[in-house]
Amino acid sequence: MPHAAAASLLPTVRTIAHEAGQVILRFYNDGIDVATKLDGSPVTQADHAAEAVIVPALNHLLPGIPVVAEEATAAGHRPDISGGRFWLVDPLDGTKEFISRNGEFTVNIALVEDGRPVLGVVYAPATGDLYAGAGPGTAVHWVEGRHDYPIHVRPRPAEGLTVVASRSHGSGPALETFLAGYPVKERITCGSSLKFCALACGKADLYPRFGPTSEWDTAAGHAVLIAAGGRVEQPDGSPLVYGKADVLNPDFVAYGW
Ligand SMILES: Nc1ncnc2c1ncn2[C@@H]1O[C@H](COP(=O)(O)O)[C@@H](OP(=O)(O)O)[C@H]1O
Ligand SMILES: [Mg+2]
Repeated sequence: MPHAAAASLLPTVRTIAHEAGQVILRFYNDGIDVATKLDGSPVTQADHAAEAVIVPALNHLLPGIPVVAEEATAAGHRPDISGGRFWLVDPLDGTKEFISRNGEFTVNIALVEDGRPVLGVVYAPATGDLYAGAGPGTAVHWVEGRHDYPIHVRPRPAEGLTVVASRSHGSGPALETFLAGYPVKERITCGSSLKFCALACGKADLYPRFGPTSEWDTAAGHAVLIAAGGRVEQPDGSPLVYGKADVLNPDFVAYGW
């Protein structure tokens, strides 16, 4: 799919993410019912309700293109993605942030083609921030009630890098070994895929992730970062690709330059 074709889907995908976010906010404002997934991670009714908004809407937008979504996968449903084009959906990334009520949770929708994320929308309903992109030069930041603002990564700062890391999941010694090779000015923490958006907005420079994530955690933020001029690679420089059988990512590093 040419960049222009992916970009033409963006307005609808943004609307879908926004609608899912409003559903999540109802749960957020009314109280949270926490259950436990098979893997022991917390899940809420909000995850399920948001996914129930997103999946049928994507099926309607692109009939026949499979949707790999977090809650359906957890329930054992895995569509056939051998066609090379599929959606990756995390209806509520940053469940721990949702439960701790710090606002750093997001709705994530990405379109993958031949292993690469070609479109991404990341929406943080509690703050009203939405990030979207579909190909180089198309990244925007929208805040509830405002216009779109084009966003771009910043040049690598001479005075040292701002590194962004998970608020809830530590990366351990591998992260420290990696960072020893860089001039680090400051470290900030942030929940969910908003770390990619911090790079895409030019607020941070480096997001190394040495620890488990699933493909739906990263694909939308990855697409936004590419659209803003950044990149995501494995630590050895090979690309981070999507469509792996176990839906799990290897370690990766997101760069804002
Ligand atoms: N042991 C593990 N296995 C798989 N994914 C994990 C994990 N520990 C954390 N994650 C992923 O990290 C995401 C949160 O990232 P962060 O800490 O950067 O906010 C979680 O998303 P969910 O909150 O959607 O479950 C989860 O998918
Ligand atoms: Mg997630």
